[in-house]
Amino acid sequence: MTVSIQEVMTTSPVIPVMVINQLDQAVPLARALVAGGLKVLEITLRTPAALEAIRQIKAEVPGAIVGAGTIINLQTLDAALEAGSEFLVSPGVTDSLLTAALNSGVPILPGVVTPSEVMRLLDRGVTAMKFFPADAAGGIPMLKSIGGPLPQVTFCPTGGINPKNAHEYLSLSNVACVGGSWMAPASLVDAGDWAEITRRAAEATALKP
Ligand SMILES: O=C(O)C(=O)C[C@H](O)[C@H](O)COP(=O)(O)O
Repeated sequence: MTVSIQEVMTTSPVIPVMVINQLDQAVPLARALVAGGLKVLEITLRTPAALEAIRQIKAEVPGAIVGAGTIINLQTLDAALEAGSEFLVSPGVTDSLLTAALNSGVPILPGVVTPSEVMRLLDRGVTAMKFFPADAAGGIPMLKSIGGPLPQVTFCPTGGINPKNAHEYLSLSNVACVGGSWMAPASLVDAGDWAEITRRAAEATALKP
């Protein structure tokens, strides 16, 4: 089943950004997040286990919509597609990456910060973007400012989002969802504290303004 970028951005208010250090943590972690209501899961391609984690979660966790993050070039794009990723997220964007991603038919949230980057993507027909690194790049005031001249763009701010500021980000008219790692930090994953991860996921699910 193919998902749309709208489904990726609106199924849950928060997209958990997952770093899988050990493959055997992938499925229990995904189950814990889905149990808390977070169905759209981004697995970052930062670790050797990431691609197999995507395959296993897709096969074993019903209800999960599994995407790949940290897509930085054609190699990572091809690997993510080969693993069956249902959506793609990139920290920034290059022409070759965007062309290949758009041709693949798998939805992508390309990363941007500045109005010029936003305008280049608009020229390619893209209106859904990741705003990264959100807090470091100007956060809420920056998103409000971009929304003035460029209100047709919908963002998923990621980077420095936490339970304290997530609600304010989500209340912006040009923000559909936020991304973040706070539901599944390495400390909880390594401790196998799935109950606490489910609790944090449920709290994140309830954030919708
Ligand atoms: O790996 C990628 O592709 C990224 O773009 C980085 C992640 O989105 C951020 O690392 C999440 O940020 P935190 O919630 O502050 O941990």
